[in-house]
Order: sequence, then C-alpha cells, then structure tokens
Amino acid sequence: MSGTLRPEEQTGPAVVLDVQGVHKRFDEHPVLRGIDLTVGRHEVVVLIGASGSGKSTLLKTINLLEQVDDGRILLHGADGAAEDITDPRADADRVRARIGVVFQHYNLFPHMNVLDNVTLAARKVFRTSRAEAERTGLALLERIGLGDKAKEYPDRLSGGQQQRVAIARAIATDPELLLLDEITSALDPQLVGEVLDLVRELKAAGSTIVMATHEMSFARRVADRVVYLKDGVIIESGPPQQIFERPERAETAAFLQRLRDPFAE
Ligand SMILES: Nc1ncnc2c1ncn2[C@@H]1O[C@H](COP(=O)(O)OP(=O)(O)OP(=O)(O)O)[C@@H](O)[C@H]1O
Repeated sequence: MSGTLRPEEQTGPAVVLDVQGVHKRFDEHPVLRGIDLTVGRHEVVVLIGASGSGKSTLLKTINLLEQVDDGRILLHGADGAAEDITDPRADADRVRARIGVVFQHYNLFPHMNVLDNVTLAARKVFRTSRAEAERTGLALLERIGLGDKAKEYPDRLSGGQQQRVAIARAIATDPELLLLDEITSALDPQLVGEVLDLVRELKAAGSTIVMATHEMSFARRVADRVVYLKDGVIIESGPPQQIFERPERAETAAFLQRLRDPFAE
C-alpha cells in the first residue's frame, strides 16, 4: 500500500473502467438509461448534471452499492485482465478493495482516531501488519498536511480536514480507481479549496478518478473529460474546453446557462 500519492508507473492497460449499456430503475422509474463510459488509466472524468440526473447512482453501480438492471461494468486490472464486476458471481468485497470511494459526508468512524481510520482497510482487508500500515498511513497523513492530527478523533477536525482524511483513507490501499461523490458539497465554502487542492494533487500523481460534482469551476480545472448527464443519459462528453466554452449539444448549453442564470427561461 505504499504507492499512494506517488506517480503510478506509466505501464499497464490503457483502460481501467468500462461501463457498457448500464440501465438502472428504481420502482420502475428509469434512473440510468444506457450508460456507456470508458475511463482510461490516469484519467480524471467529472460527471456533471442536474440534481437527480443519476450521477450518484452511476457511481454506486460501479462500487456495487447498487445492482445494474441491464448492461455490465468491466474493471481492468494492472495485469490487463478484465473482470465483469456486475457478474453476480463477482466477489463484492474484493471488487470494493480495488476501488476507493469518498462520499459527500465523510463517514469516518467516530470512535477511531485519524490514523486508525486511514489504516483500517490495510489491516483488516489486506492483512498488512499494524506497524507497516501505520508507517504508510503516517507518511500519507504527513503528505496531506495532517501528520499532527494522527491521534485526534474525527470530531476534533474541521469538515475540510475530515474530508481530506476520508480521501487519505480511500487511497491508503492504492486503489486502481477512485470514486468521489460530491465530496465538497457538505463543506463551508472556505473549506472547499483545501479538498479540491488534494484532488488536484491526486490527479498530478496519476490517480484514475471518476467524480460527481456541482462545482463547475473545479470540473473545469481538474477534469480531463467532463460528462454531462441528463435524466440518466449521457448527453455530451468531452474536454472541459468543449463542454464549458463550445458545447456541441443545445441541452448542454442550456444546462450551463441555467447554472449561470437560474431564472433564465
Ligand atoms: N435507493 C433509491 N430508491 C429510489 N429512488 C432512488 C434511489 N436512489 C436514487 N433514487 C432516485 O434516482 C434519481 C437519481 O438520483 P441520483 O442520486 O443518482 O442523482 P444525482 O444526479 O446524483 O443527484 P444529486 O446531484 O442531487 O446528488 C433521483 O430521482 C432519485 O430520487
């Protein structure tokens, strides 16, 4: 688990994640309607779209928190082998160990100090010795500027610090893919920057990330590719310059215009 925040090797398969024709319904209400999305190694893909467009649900299907109704999701390992993680025979715990996830609410374990939160998965899932897990966990906390908080309990940290610890926890086991779901939306505006800076650092270090956000300025700065989702369909996908400056689809332009002027017709 030592490679966190270090640049990944530039070898390995070009594709990490391949979402193919995914459909998801809740109570007969279609929420994802044929999603195709390929994510390359070291790529940062940012999902944007109105509330209820299906961003979180898509991330949850990738993390197997929700089952797909149709379609499949392939995860490509560093050895090039592709696994259909939506196959009912797939081992969900093993799949989740390959994918780091951070949600809107930090979900740190309140009864554990920061270092124990960060090292838990390494110790329990990967059976790393406590000494080694703590060495790596401390180095990671130092790296994100929270080394002095290792023995603190989460409720003694600011929201921004807690969210940075949640990110440290998610990357502590060197996941092949990182899913970030609205990780700044519960934060006071002045705390957003420190979390976004950390995501930029992860990107610079070569992480592969799929994130959902309402922060358009951040999507613009961090994304390799922005994906605009509307009513469970990908309307347009492209580099930030395309999406934000010259969208090809009228629906994308209308969505962005409404964000700029919520009272526009
Ligand atoms: N467990 C569930 N049961 C029933 N409906 C659900 C469930 N989870 C999500 N939905 C519905 O699916 C739709 C998409 O929700 P989702 O959370 O994926 O959207 P979102 O784009 O992430 O929205 P937001 O930006 O507000 O987080 C919504 O209409 C929501 O009410």
